Amino acid sequence: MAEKTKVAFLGPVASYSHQATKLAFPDEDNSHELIPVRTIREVFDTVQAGRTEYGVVPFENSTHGPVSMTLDALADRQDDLGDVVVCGEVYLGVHHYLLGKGELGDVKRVYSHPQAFGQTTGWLGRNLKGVEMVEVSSTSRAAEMASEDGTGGSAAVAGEMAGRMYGLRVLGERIEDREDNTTRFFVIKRKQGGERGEGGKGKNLVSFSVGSHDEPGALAEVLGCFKQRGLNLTSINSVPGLREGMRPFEYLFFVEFEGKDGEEGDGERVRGVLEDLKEKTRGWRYLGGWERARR
Ligand SMILES: O=C(O)C(=O)Cc1ccccc1
Repeated sequence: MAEKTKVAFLGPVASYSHQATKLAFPDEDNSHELIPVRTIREVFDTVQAGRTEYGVVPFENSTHGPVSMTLDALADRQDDLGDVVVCGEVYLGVHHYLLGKGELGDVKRVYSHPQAFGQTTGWLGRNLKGVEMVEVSSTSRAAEMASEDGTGGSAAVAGEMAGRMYGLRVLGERIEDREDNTTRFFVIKRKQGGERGEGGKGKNLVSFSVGSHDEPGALAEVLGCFKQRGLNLTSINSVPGLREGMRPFEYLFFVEFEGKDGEEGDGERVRGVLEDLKEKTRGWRYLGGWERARR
């Protein structure tokens, strides 16, 4: 039998990342092996080391915004993830549940991923005011921890699937702040060479830092290059740079933009803007190009 394609995701099984991974790698012919790891950083490390061909990580949520652990990994501050690029995206509608072993009134502690807490602030504020909220590595890990507490005092904010997997009762259903709550995940892989500067296949991601903080318009000038070349931006984020040579409060920027190779003039525009980045930034990196997915 042919070797299976391995894909790492934030586990344990039944996390939202697991669901997104199954969407991105549907297993009709049993050709994928999905491998749970403990943290988002570990998904990146696993792909960089070549232990799996692909990884799936949450990037941004429609209610709570960017996923900081993913941006931290993409910032690659220790320069040890230089071969990882984004090669795909997948959207997942996310409905949260409060899951436990006892009754709602028994809950003294709630476990979840910080993103899930951020997407359920309304319901938690109304129903569990003053209760301790404990951040853990994933929602499925939260469900597992709630299931391990024999007293019934622990609950988790997680998906329905995690509740079934760990034998928990539903104490609150569809508790997300917004019904249209959606997370966009990135598929990552090891770069094969050639991606850099070749332009993307629909969307592209770059990171860069700008020079002086004392000159007005350093960032505006870089963003202006995308505008001048008619390239639409689809996301913009920033994190403290903390890279070699960067001072406190100097930021690393992430810009995602549309541009598709092969289409009339587009590949050239993408290549052109990467040339602009070379010239106008203090440092930059091409973090991948991929086919856009529909929401
Ligand atoms: O913890 C999980 O299940 C994840 O995959 C991260 C996450 C958390 C909340 C919404 C979407 C993804």
